[in-house]
Amino acid sequence: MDFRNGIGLRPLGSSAAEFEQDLLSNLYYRRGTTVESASAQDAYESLVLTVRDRLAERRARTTAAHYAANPRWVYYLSAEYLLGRQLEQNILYSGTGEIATAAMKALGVSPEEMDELDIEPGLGNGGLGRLAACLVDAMATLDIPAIGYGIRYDFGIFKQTFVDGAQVEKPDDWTFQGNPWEFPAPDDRQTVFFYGHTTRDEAGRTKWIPGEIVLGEPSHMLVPGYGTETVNIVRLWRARGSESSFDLERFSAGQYAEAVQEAVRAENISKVLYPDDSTELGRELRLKQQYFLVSCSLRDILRRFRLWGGPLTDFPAKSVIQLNDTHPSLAIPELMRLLVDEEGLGWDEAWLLTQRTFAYTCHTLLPEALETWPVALFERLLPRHLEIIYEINQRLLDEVRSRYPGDIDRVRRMSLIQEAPERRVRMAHLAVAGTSAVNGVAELHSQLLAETTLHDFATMWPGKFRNVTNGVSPRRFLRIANPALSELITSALGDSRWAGDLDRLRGLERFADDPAFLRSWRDIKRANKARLGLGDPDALMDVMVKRFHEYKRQQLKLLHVITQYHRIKDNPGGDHVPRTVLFAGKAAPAYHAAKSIIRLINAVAATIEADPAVTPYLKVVFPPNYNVTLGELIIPAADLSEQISLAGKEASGTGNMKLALNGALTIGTLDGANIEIRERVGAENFFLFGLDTPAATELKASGYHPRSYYERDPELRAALDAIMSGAFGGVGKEVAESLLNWDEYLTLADFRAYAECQEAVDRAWQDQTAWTKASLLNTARAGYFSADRTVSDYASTIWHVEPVRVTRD
Ligand SMILES: [N-]=[N+]=N[C@]1([C@H](N)O)O[C@H](CO)[C@@H](O)[C@H](O)[C@H]1O
Repeated sequence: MDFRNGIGLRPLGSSAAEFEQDLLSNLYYRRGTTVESASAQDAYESLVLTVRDRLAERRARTTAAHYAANPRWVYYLSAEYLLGRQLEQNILYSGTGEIATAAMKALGVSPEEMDELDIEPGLGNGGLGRLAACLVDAMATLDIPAIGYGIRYDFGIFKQTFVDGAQVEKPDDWTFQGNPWEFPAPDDRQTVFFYGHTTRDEAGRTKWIPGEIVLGEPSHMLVPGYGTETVNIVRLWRARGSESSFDLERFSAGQYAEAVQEAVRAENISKVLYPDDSTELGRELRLKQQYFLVSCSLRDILRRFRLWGGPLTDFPAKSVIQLNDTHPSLAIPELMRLLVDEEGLGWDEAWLLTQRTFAYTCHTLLPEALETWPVALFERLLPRHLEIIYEINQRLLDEVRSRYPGDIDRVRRMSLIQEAPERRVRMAHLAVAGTSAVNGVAELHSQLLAETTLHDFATMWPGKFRNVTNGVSPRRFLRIANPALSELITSALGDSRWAGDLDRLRGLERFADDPAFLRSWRDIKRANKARLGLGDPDALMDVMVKRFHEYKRQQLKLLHVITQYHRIKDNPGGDHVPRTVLFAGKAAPAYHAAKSIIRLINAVAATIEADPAVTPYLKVVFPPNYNVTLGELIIPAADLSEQISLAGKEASGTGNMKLALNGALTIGTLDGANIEIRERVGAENFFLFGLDTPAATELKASGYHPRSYYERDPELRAALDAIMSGAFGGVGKEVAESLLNWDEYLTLADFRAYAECQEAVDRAWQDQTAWTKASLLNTARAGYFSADRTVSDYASTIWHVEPVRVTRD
């Protein structure tokens, strides 16, 4: 395949007529139907192919440019990608908005109808998965040659439904109708080994004799850049049985299940996404998924490297591999295995190449989220990798011993192997040892990583540790999600360059005291609330959207809602600020405490909804199945953004950035990226409350007695007593008891400060001009939280890569 002379194909037309012609030809020749008999699905898929072809054309030119430049590539390894719906984005990025709308009209279908048919690949749990999607979008927008590698799960994050207010999970068969956006590439399949044992040949070289062989088949989706010609890809691997995995003999003998057993076993590896966010489940299949991802991806990366034919010593110069958390950290011993066992390099040389190739992003501080795997499982599943991990550990601890003679406690703390109560491999330690850069995802998080979780490593290798604060795609979360506000911003700034250069939003500051502009700003927010249709658009829309976890403290928000309910009941004619409180988010299926909170929220919502004395002032809504698409509808409608995690627990948060970018004011703690949001939008445009990290640590260390807060705070007592008395449909007692007896995340300790801060919110809301000004300033000063800034930070401080421009012809 000669990349040099591009494609030599007649370029696709950019006129409405040419687009319509291509749409019709896709309908006739690729869908095999006619305009008269076409279904909406036919129209949708033909439209997708017509848009996709225009991006594929740019992809071909991108490939040619990258081949010619022979650059250093960024390979982003992530077990999760929350890409969201593709149609509206790809129409925007291909600049086909007008001609596509005209063609749809001609075909008699509406953009909304087509969007409804557009699937959302739910291949992720929450922030980490969406961050991966925002970053690959920004890499393409900044013309950085990059590939995102992931797993093509057959079933994505479960669909959330409510039965009697309780979360019930339904499987997410996202490709039931097929996925017209992907390009299967079975010819690039890779072979993956599992189980078995190792042997040494006479040259002392190690050979892995596998017990199971699985095939990895890739398909890729296009990742176009915004306002540029670059089109990168995400390549997702699907597990398949080998050609001989179907046992015809058994089938002929009527043993149908046995006949397909091996194939099913193989396919199970990429069957479903593990639905846990910020907690590890430690299932064997999960470790198989992780190794499957890294083995397929590294072989594909080496295959690509060989296309240029440089010596292996050039590998790090041509490839930087970013590990999105520890989920793909097996890539480190896997590259060592490929370099030492298959390529015959010496250990030291291979280790240097490996360290120079990899970088690791840590996304959490929660001990229960830091992955560790039983040594016994490694012995069975990945025997060669355990040997390599032992060797890495040996050499690491030799260095520790030489740097800190006699400090056996440090040796025990830093070892890649946890010895007791069970021998387990510490994946975060492996990730730190095997990389040249380790970063946290917000300043406080990176600081706490170096001061606590990874302190010994930060002391020994200070140069490795840095911060890269998260960011979000301004295209998806403002330009696409909030078209009305985007138009107002474009008209104010004179052009739409802000979408590719978000610091330009600063230009909005000059409208902060412009009554007419503020009115337009406020009207758009109101219209977005009306569009959402979940409450009175004139009420304050108070939004808490994120995965359910006790450290995020949805329970604190709920205690305050119950307090508001009591205040309204106690003073029905009072001057209460009407509020719609919107909760949304999923809980991991096995996370019972989080599911109890969900059930109690729905019970409280039902109680309030049934009380006419309260409904004029307070409404609680909980739309099910929160995902990227629902986020794009809710975020533009938010007035108040709830970021109330216990300080020191939320690594960064990214919903906080999306909400501030859309003009919501944040009520929050000094946690994660809240701190940087407050610094940039101005403390006066942020509602701060609660313990900071040192105070929280101090309170816990000095002995925290949640019940004492209950006893001395009448409103808090009333709220907890109401729950325990069964006032809300008799549910939630376990939530109240856990808070009174345990309250790991200091919910009761922060309650009063939170309630007082919410009173400040009510007072501020009553001055709509001042509120709208603060809302505008949040947007104007949110430029820093663009994923483009995040990627340029990674590119300049960790990846050391240069953009490669792709020309139009
Ligand atoms: N796993 N994980 N970590 C998280 C999120 N839960 O996905 O990563 C996100 C992306 O870095 C962070 O914003 C968030 O604080 C953190 O908890």
